[in-house]
Amino acid sequence: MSDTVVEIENLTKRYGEFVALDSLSLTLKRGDILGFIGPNGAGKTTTIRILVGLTRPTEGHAKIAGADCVTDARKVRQLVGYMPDKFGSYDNMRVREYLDFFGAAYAIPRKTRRKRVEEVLEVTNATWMQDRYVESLSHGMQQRIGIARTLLHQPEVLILDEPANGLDPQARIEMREILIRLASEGRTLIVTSHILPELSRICDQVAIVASGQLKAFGTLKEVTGQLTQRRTFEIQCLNRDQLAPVEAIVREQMSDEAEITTSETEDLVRVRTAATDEVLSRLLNSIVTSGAAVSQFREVAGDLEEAFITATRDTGSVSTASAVDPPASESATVEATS
Ligand SMILES: Nc1ncnc2c1ncn2[C@@H]1O[C@H](COP(=O)(O)OP(=O)(O)OP(=O)(O)O)[C@@H](O)[C@H]1O
Repeated sequence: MSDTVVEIENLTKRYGEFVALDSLSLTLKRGDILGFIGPNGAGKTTTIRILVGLTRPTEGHAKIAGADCVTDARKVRQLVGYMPDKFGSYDNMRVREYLDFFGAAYAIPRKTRRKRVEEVLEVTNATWMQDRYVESLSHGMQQRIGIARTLLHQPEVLILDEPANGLDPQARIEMREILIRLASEGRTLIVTSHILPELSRICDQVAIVASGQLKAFGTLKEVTGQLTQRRTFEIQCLNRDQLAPVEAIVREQMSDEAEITTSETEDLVRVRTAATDEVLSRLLNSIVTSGAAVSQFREVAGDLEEAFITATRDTGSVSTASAVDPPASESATVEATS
């Protein structure tokens, strides 16, 4: 059986003369978590609406587990669970009743529905909420019930619109754990978010869209590696007294292109630079031989925010990602627009 679960090929949507989606192509495998990002009006919702059978593409096609989103829309609805960014209003409904209601809408027989509701509550760590009224739940709790709802009919693909939006740090961690668990069980996830650092912690694939076009697609490492010419390093000092001497050495050794900032609250010096490993090795050596007490010299993982800014800068012009000149060996695609 093919490992490809989501297959999007030359997907195009025009509203009259306006092109909302322009030849978008990408594939996802079972268990992938795709971070689907783009500025407002980029075409994310349009893509999602096509995937869940709510909008017809003008050209191209999209398939979920081999089922065409237009000609096989009924099957696709069984294969996809979609959580929109708005929860809706469900007055006087307890969580259990709410899930039972949606289970019935998915034609899950009454006999199995109860067990299924228990299962989805368990997967989303929400069993304790089952007797609470939906509208009495906090936003974070409602988000979890929203995910539980999308899982009722055991879909292979989950599409989650801004699941971390408005969540406090603790709720975000829980949400992250739930999403990673769902993917590890073999579901494919498409997650939109404007909270890029959060997204970069869970997604293994990233697609950046702007003006209806796919600007970059690949693993997080590939996309950030291609779009960010500079890397970020942090020099962790043992205490605040070490900050000034370490910063002085960094300023002395690095060229003007380096962006150097000192964080007194974190006791670290941060350097954003395009310097080679040789230059960085010399810097590290200088810091150590100066006797400064540093505990770590570390590279910060791929910066999705910077990649996003680069990919969507001058949206619609040729200058975007083509200026980056991706290495031929990389499998990520970075597309220029004309
Ligand atoms: N029914 C429609 N008729 C005309 N234009 C539309 C229609 N639906 C969407 N559009 C346009 O298509 C473009 C893409 O919209 P879409 O909603 O897909 O963007 P998005 O990436 O989801 O944005 P956001 O992050 O703001 O939700 C926008 O310019 C939007 O105005």
